[in-house]
Amino acid sequence: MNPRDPDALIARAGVRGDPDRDQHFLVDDRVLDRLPTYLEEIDADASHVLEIGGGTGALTDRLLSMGRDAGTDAGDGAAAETNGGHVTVVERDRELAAFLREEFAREIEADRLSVIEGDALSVDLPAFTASVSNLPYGVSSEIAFRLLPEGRPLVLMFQREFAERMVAGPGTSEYGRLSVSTQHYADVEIVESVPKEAFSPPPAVQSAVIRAVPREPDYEVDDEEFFLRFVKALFTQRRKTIRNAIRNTAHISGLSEPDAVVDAADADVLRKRADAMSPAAFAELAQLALEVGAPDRE
Ligand SMILES: C[S@@+](CC[C@H](N)C(=O)[O-])C[C@H]1O[C@@H](n2cnc3c(N)ncnc32)[C@H](O)[C@@H]1O
Repeated sequence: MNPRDPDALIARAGVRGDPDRDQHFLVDDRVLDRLPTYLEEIDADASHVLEIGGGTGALTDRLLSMGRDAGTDAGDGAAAETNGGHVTVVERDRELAAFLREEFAREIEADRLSVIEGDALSVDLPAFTASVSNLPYGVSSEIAFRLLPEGRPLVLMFQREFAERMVAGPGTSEYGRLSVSTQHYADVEIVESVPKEAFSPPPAVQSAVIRAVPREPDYEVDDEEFFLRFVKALFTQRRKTIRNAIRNTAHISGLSEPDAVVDAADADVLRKRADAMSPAAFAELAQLALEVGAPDRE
């Protein structure tokens, strides 16, 4: 079966995307066609794909086609409904959620699609195996950090500048707390830059798609929550040496004994700035801080 036409979906839904509600619908068929392939390339388990922000369903439609064998559709759509994995779509906008339920009534009936109407930051998420989403940019960071700890492959669209910060390495101007926290959970790469014209209405900035492949980090942290809080604290003083940053940010990191950490740490590390520290170097320092710095445990 041919995929549903994105412009026709918008027309049938009778909506105009509202930028104030993070509604920028993908209308470029080539981008829509490519998004599922970024999961297929890594042989990800697509038996239950989660989509955050369904909109008018152009991407939902492509996700429903994943894993379907070509040529098994007898023409009445029956095979299409039994072949392939399950998709769950979360959509906050009541009108769009109602449209998705109507447009995809057959797929819902065949138990291939679930529509959850609600806020992706607070609804219970299903046990998904992977996610492909064109995220609402206003809450993309919060959603990413809801999904990343789940340890599933993710293909996510962000504002390009945000995506560049997620994938950045030490020593670059984009490298920061976002890079370390993201790469704590997964190997991440930008797989595609997407121009504004691919959306209706076009957003103010360029976009990019990242692929996150979950893995264990190549370092150990005993207290993940403290590690991430410590990294956040040190990057608030990214122009200062680590020595000063440890001392100046105890109110953020929760260290009761920041001077004890400075006394115990390696002199070479203390001379560095946060943006020159690899994630593994942060982890080693965080372990030391945990041992001698008496952090508050939340
Ligand atoms: C960028 S659009 C993507 C729509 C569609 N997936 C596409 O690619 O055309 C983001 C969608 O997320 C929805 N949305 C915004 N905030 C949301 C939230 N907090 N939880 C769930 N959906 C949200 C918007 O209504 C909108 O439909």
